[in-house]
Amino acid sequence: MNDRTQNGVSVRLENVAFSYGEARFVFDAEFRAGAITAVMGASGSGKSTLLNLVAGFESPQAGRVRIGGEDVTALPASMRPVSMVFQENNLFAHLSVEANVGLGRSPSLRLAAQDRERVEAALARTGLAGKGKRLPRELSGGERQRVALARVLVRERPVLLLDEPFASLGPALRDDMLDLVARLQAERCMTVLFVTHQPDDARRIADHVVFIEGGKVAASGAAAGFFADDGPDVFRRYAGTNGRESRHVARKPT
Ligand SMILES: Nc1ncnc2c1ncn2[C@@H]1O[C@H](COP(=O)(O)OP(=O)(O)OP(=O)(O)O)[C@@H](O)[C@H]1O
Repeated sequence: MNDRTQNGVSVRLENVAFSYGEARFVFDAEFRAGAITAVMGASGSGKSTLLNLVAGFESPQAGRVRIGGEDVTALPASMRPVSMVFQENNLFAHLSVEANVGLGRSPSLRLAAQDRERVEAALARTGLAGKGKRLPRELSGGERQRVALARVLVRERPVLLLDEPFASLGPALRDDMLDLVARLQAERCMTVLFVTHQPDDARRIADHVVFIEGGKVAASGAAAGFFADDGPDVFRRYAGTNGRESRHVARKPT
């Protein structure tokens, strides 16, 4: 592990402008190095778009994306120091678990002995020891997301983007997975941007919260203050219209 990884790297969007037709976005935000930031906001507000701009799956029309101070705006996704896990379809259905993880070391799957050791270690670390020969369809939904996290580990990139990765899992399993993410993040000092609709998930693992509304950052701050009764109005309005789970959060002591 190099110094960069140990210290973490910041992620900065400097007046990043982008549009999908009528939907316009201007993001100006800094995500703390070596911390977990929950990215929250109503459906369609632009959370996935923000992650796609950091990952390099979309290119800004104006503004800069910096990772660890370095301008990565012109770098293709494959060159950015970033891994991403989506809600589903993270794995190749026809490849074994170990091959899916091995892709994180070598896209052509030409793996040296040391790479294979890293894959084995990552499978063990994510609770998948002994399951390397299986196909994704022979795993549970939670196990498939563990495979995606094992691949993140072998890639050894300092930034991890999580786009609602556990949204389709039940609450107990979701908590297990969140705790696993928190442990892996702490071990690697990764900078994590975590899109979630669940305030409880954000409270469980996030240090900071960035709230998106209408394609812009409408509020941001430390997680504890964010979910308190005197948190940002814009978040409280959102939470107030988002049902039981959010009201439950509002009642919790901070
Ligand atoms: N590939 C695309 N082409 C055209 N419009 C898009 C595309 N992707 C997203 N949009 C639009 O951009 C807006 C923001 O979408 P985005 O997926 O970033 O929102 P989100 O906050 O992640 O939503 P959700 O919580 O529902 O996942 C939406 O109006 C959406 O319809």
